[in-house]
Amino acid sequence: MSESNTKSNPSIELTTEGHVAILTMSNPPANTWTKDTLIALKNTVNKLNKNKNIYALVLTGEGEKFFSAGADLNLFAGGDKGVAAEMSRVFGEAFEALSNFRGVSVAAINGYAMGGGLEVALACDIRIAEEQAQMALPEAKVGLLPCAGGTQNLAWLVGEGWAKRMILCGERLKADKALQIGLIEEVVPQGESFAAALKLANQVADQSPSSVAACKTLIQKGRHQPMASILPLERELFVALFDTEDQQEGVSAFLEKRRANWVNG
Ligand SMILES: C/C=C/C(=O)SCCNC(=O)CCNC(=O)[C@H](O)C(C)(C)COP(=O)(O)OP(=O)(O)OC[C@H]1O[C@@H](n2cnc3c(N)ncnc32)[C@H](O)[C@@H]1OP(=O)(O)O
Repeated sequence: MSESNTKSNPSIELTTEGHVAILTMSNPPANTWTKDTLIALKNTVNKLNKNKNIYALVLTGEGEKFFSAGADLNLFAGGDKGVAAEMSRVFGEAFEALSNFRGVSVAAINGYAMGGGLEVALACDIRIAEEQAQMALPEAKVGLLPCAGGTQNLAWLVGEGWAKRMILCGERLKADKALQIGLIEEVVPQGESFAAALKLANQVADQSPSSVAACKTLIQKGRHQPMASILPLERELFVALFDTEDQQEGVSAFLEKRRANWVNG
């Protein structure tokens, strides 16, 4: 059961279970993004990064129908460029904070994940979707474009061809197709994404948080830098782990045939 339950903002609920933080996008009816919810997400993730007891997070949507339908389109009805600039800035800051979360982030896609609602899942490390969930980046249908990392993250994950089908042709995918193309890593029955995501997030607690953070940095940097610059960094971070208590603890625990007690540092 939850160890704590604080509302960091009316639209992003934070609870914790052991070493896992649970973030619920809660903005009925479609869990859409507003400036306030995006700022709340950024602040919540930044706060979690400072909490040494948190190793993983699960992100899900309130209710049964929507993970998130993306930006609240009411905000763009006035054609205001200032609003567009402000929203793209807060989208970028929030999802960048999520990408840079020190631990492992798992999206439990419990329904529609559309536009910025799919982009937030793309900013997570792992995606688990329910069989009835549908995913799309339909921004072009409403005269917009995915400005929260979607054009890059989707193409990176599924390749340019499928990214173009989804973004340029507006193709909406069901969970089984999303699994087939590598957009998500697992499909589960309706109502089971949260439990599956929590189970995976709990597995992270068996891993050294210091190792996880270093490995995530390497994998993410590898997207943007040539292997020739990442391989020296891989060796550097391997050696740097020997400055952490977690390294000592991990090897000692193995040799002493006991469970490791990580300190996250
Ligand atoms: C950088 C980021 C940019 C963006 O994210 S742009 C936004 C991209 N997202 C979209 O374009 C998705 C828009 N929504 C839809 O296409 C549909 O929804 C669905 C296909 C996901 C589901 O359709 P159905 O089952 O018919 O539900 P419903 O009646 O459309 O939605 C329930 C209520 O939710 C509101 N709603 C849904 N999405 C949004 C949204 N993105 N912004 C504002 N409101 C939204 C609706 O209007 C409605 O409300 P009411 O019950 O009052 O009629």
